[in-house]
Order: sequence, then C-alpha cells, then structure tokens
Amino acid sequence: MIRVNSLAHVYDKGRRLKFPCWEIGDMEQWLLLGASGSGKSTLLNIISGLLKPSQGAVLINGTDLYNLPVRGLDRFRGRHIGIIFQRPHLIRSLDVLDNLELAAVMAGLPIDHERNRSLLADLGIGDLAKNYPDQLSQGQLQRVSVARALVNKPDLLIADEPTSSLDDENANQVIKMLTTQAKDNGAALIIATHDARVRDHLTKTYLL
Ligand SMILES: Nc1ncnc2c1ncn2[C@@H]1O[C@H](COP(=O)(O)OP(=O)(O)OP(=O)(O)O)[C@@H](O)[C@H]1O
Repeated sequence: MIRVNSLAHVYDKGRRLKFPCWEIGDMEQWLLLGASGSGKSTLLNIISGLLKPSQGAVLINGTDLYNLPVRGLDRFRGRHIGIIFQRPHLIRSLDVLDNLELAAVMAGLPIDHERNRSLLADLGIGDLAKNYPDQLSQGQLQRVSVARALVNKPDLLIADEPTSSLDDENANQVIKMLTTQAKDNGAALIIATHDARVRDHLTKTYLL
C-alpha cells in the first residue's frame, strides 16, 4: 500500500504545487492525469524518492521514504520501486542482460539470472540479451526499460509519459505490456500521461 499525505512542493522562486492525498492499494493500476505543468513529473519524482517534498510524507508499506537516511532511501527505492523514464537511461557500455543485473547490484540484491532471462523472454526480447543499447530500436529499448524496472520485483511500477511519441498501434502495445507486466509481477502501476488514448485502458484516475 502506498500513501501520499498532505504533499506540497515549492521549487526555487516557483509557485506552490499542492497534491491531494492518494492511497494506492496492492496491485492497483492508476492513471495520473493533469495538464502540462500541473506537477505530474514532480509528484512522480517525490513518490519515487528522488525529490524531497517541501511538505508532507510518502509511505510505502508503512515506510516513510523521507525519514530514511540517503543511502537507505536509494536502496529502498531500488528494491520497491521500478521506474520507466520517458527516455531509457541504459548504460551504453553494458549489454542488455548486464544492464538488468546492474539494477539488482545497485539495490544490494543477488543477481537472479533465470528471472532476468525470463523477463526478457516475456517482453519478447529474449534474443537481444547480449546486444548493446545502441543496437536496439526505440521500441526495444523501451521494453528493456520495463524489464529493468521489474528486475527487483518492485511493489510499484511507475511510467512517465510512456506513449507520447508513439503511433496508435505502438501506444496500445505499450499500455498492454505495462498493465500485464505489473499484474504478472504483483506490482501496483502508475502511468502519468496526457495521452487521451491511454485513458480507456485504466479505470482509476488521480487528477492534478
Ligand atoms: N527543477 C525545477 N525547477 C523549477 N521549477 C520547476 C522544476 N521542475 C518543474 N518546475 C515547475 O513546476 C511546475 C510543474 O512541473 P512538472 O514538470 O512537474 O509538470 P508536468 O505536469 O509533469 O508537466 P508536463 O506534462 O509538461 O511534463 C511547472 O510550473 C514547472 O515549470
């Protein structure tokens, strides 16, 4: 269970961004909607433990993220939250499988070769395990990002604008992939978007 309480954030010289309370149950799937500039990325960064809010708390399974020491927070994030950024931030000098393994190492977890291979197979890129990021298409890179986000069996999977640059067919495929993978891996899901095509796929909505 994830709970967001009385959150607000003020950037230097910026206006005050306020976020309504939010409870996300185990394996629930949510859309985070809001106009450009409403604070979607800010909220995702706060929930992910990447941006300390000016006010309020984020509780993940009872742990108050911003009460953790910095190192503890990094480790907690690596173990409990999988993030799919708008652009895949893969390490270019590592092949796909090594990129996945690095996610486990960074979180202080043992490497599970079998799980990593089967994640790639589930995402239809099992044959690309030994390829390097610059040998992959954008769609394949996005699949690697999803696999990497799932490596450590997170409680929460977060995707920020995953479909904004895709045509209808690919947008549909990506949403299906995210909802299915979250479900199969026992994770809750948040998709931030202002893409109207995504709205029919998820019923729970948090509006900014
Ligand atoms: N690092 C920053 N420093 C100062 N102001 C920022 C920073 N990041 C975001 N802002 C401001 O905070 C507000 C919310 O930005 P945010 O990126 O969270 O919105 P968003 O809903 O994700 O927008 P979009 O849909 O366009 O990506 C905007 O007014 C933005 O200019």
